[in-house]
Amino acid sequence: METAKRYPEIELANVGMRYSSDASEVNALQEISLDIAKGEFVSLLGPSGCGKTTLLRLMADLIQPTSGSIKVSGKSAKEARLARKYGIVFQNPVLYDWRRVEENIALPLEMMGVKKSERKRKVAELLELVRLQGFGDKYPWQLSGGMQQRVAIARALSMEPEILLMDEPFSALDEFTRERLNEELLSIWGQVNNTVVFVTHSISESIFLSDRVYVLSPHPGRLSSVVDIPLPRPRNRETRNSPEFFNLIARIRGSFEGV
Ligand SMILES: Nc1ncnc2c1ncn2[C@@H]1O[C@H](COP(=O)(O)OP(=O)(O)OP(=O)(O)O)[C@@H](O)[C@H]1O
Repeated sequence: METAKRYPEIELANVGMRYSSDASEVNALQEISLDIAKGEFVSLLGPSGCGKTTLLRLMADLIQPTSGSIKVSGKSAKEARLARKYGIVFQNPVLYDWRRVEENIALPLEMMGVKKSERKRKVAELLELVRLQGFGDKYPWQLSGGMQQRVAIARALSMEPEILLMDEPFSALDEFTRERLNEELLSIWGQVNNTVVFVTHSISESIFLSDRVYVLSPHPGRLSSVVDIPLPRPRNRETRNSPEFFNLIARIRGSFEGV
């Protein structure tokens, strides 16, 4: 298990990203180097504009870096994308209102030509995984924001991606729902065992979820520190109330001073 955990799944070496247009040029990221091992849960944490989303989009091969290299399981990010290694969850669930929950979840399977009986089986499994049994025949607008985001997570997991990329998935939710979904996400991750890269600007959320937190600072976006989170798992409410949790919050908050 330990060996599997150490296998480098995502490797970034000196990655830089400049957005250029006729009118302006933004140096969004500079000299980002990091390694994420297979099966790890890591967060990208930082204030608005420090390049977190850019970094996630680079890993997903939705955009390409202006310098440096990105490898996923030893291959290019493009090859990883074409091999459907990624599942992506965005800040807004991006569900189709005219499709029932089960049809939203099944969409990637449908697009891949998976046959109906298999789709049905898989969707039932996913509904159970995100604890939405009994809601498959509802429409997205009949669900709460937290439930909609769980549908988006189920859809992202439908193709069994090795890597789950999540861009502030819970930031639009109230704190109670967010904390509950944090625990549910860890339970899902415990069952699925994939690699998760999670973008957030919440210090406590990043600590609660992650094995390691990459702290970014803005203008240009750089890695300002890397903090290992040795809190035991499973994590729950007690974790949030532990002195170790508060110490980590203080430590990461300290790393933002002067930013
Ligand atoms: N398509 C784009 N064209 C030009 N500049 C961009 C583009 N996308 C992002 N930027 C700029 O790059 C920088 C990093 O943006 P990015 O969205 O990656 O940051 P972020 O940390 O995810 O911010 P937030 O937390 O507000 O979502 C910002 O200065 C932003 O204005």
